[in-house]
Amino acid sequence: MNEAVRNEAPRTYDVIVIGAGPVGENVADRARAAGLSTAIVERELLGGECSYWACDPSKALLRPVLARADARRVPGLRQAVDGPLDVDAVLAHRDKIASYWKDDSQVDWLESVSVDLIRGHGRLDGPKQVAVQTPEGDTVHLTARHAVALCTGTSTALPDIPGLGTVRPWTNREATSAGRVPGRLAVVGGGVVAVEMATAWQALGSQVTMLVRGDGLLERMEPFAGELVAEALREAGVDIRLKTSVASLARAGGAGGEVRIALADGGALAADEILFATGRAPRTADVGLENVGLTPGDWLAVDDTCRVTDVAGGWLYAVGDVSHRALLTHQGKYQARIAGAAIGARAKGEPVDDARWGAHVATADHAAVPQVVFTDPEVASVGLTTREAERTGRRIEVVDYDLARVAGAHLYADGYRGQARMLIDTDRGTVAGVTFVGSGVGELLHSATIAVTGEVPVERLWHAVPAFPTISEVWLRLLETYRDQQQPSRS
Ligand SMILES: Cc1cc2nc3c(=O)[nH]c(=O)nc-3n(C[C@H](O)[C@H](O)[C@H](O)COP(=O)(O)OP(=O)(O)OC[C@H]3O[C@@H](n4cnc5c(N)ncnc54)[C@H](O)[C@@H]3O)c2cc1C
Ligand SMILES: NC(=O)c1ccc[n+]([C@@H]2O[C@H](COP(=O)([O-])OP(=O)(O)OC[C@H]3O[C@@H](n4cnc5c(N)ncnc54)[C@H](O)[C@@H]3O)[C@@H](O)[C@H]2O)c1
Repeated sequence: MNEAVRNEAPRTYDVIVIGAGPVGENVADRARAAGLSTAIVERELLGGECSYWACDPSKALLRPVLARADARRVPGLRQAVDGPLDVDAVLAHRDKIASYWKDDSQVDWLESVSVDLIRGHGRLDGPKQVAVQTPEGDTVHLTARHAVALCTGTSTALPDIPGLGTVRPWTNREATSAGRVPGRLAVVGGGVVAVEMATAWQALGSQVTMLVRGDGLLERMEPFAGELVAEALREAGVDIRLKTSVASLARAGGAGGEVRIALADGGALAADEILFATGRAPRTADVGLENVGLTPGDWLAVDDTCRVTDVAGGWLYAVGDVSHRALLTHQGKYQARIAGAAIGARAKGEPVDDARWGAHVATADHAAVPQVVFTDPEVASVGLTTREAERTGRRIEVVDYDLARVAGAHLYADGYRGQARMLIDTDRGTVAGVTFVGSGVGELLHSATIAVTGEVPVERLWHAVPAFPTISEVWLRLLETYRDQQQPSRS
């Protein structure tokens, strides 16, 4: 509806959503679609972290890097893309993808779906009560008839390191919006943000040094993923230091000076900027959790309908990053569709379909969370990893295949490097997890997601014929490898 609800507007809604990131927007959309009057509260920009300081701008920075790397592996094309990236053009395109950090189009969309927007900082003020502190200094009090959904997302979790506050470290916000390429960039962390941003800024001209406390990259994924990404980052010129922790920080000579980094092993390093890519913290410190019996700063535990478990009355939902189920936009939006439908069903007294894979439960969060890491090579994974299968006691068989041996892969790129792993649940005869590493594998992932989510029997997968000569033929090779592992004498 309107840019800011005026004082005389009604203050009672069926549903109130706090936080208009991708997740909050989808909860509001689905609640409205269920026929419920809905308001959404946002203190910054509609679209949230994802649109302005995370997914969208980071992928805009990475796309030219990956396209150039791909082109350089195609004989006959290599010479045409020999030169450096046009940094100004890349940053200008990034700015456009981030909508120049303005949310006008999102406001228009919200209006088109008839959800009221209240600008300001929202806090729970008791059961079904929300108080919004507006930018003008007013407090708007709202009441929900049915539900309040907290969709306040996350911020960078900064470790407690002496001197950190004095060096103005980069977080995901600066790493995705900086208008200038630092000469030397130190990146702390070895997770997804760290590898993607190291890939982007190294290609844009920084000398990147990664300071990784563990003994590899992408530790939550199959080990070969981190190994292949590390190998390529090193070839691109990134200095990766494993088992390395930061002890203290200082910025020399005031604002414009270099960052001096003291390492725990006694070593030292200087950089122009330092990025902390050290995981996420929930934005729950100042949302009034104490007023409903919860602890400020905590992640919010929810059931599979996204309802907060520790609050009586079943009116409070937590959806997206803030619930810590899967810190990914697509998974948060999936939860939002589920939660919106569940809120609608409960409000109308209709049955809630909470059987496994039912319409009102986010079952995929447990079984099939897809993720693509946009590095060169890309990493695409869904479902279990070998380590998770071992931890949860699932009986699985591991099937590995060298992606470079697939015809489509060596047509795709000269010297293609990649790896595929499929986990077969041997009790059920279905695929429990898949990881692909290699150029262009991101677009392959949905086939795996469907196989895992659909619990497609391996026998039926033999009838899903991949087109020749595509990289998808890896599916056939994985099935053949699995068959040969079952019947070694007939191979
Ligand atoms: C660098 C980076 C790259 C990423 N890339 C990808 C990717 O490629 N693909 C992917 O799937 N995921 C990616 N992610 C993760 C993705 O950004 C998050 O999973 C997603 O943004 C979560 O959406 P959300 O709506 O839950 O939270 P957010 O996007 O954080 O939105 C929360 C909103 O709530 C608002 N808010 C908070 N508190 C209040 C309050 N008290 N009152 C009013 N409003 C409030 C905030 O201003 C914000 O607009 C990336 C993350 C990072 C850091
Ligand atoms: N393409 C994508 O899908 C994409 C891209 C970026 C981010 N994301 C999501 O955003 C979330 C956040 O990403 P992230 O990379 O910040 O988190 P992460 O959890 O993936 O990685 C955090 C890294 O920081 C390290 N670390 C944590 N605390 C530390 C400390 N005190 N000192 C040194 N190192 C420390 C960890 O060991 C790990 O290497 C992830 O869950 C990810 O799924 C997704």
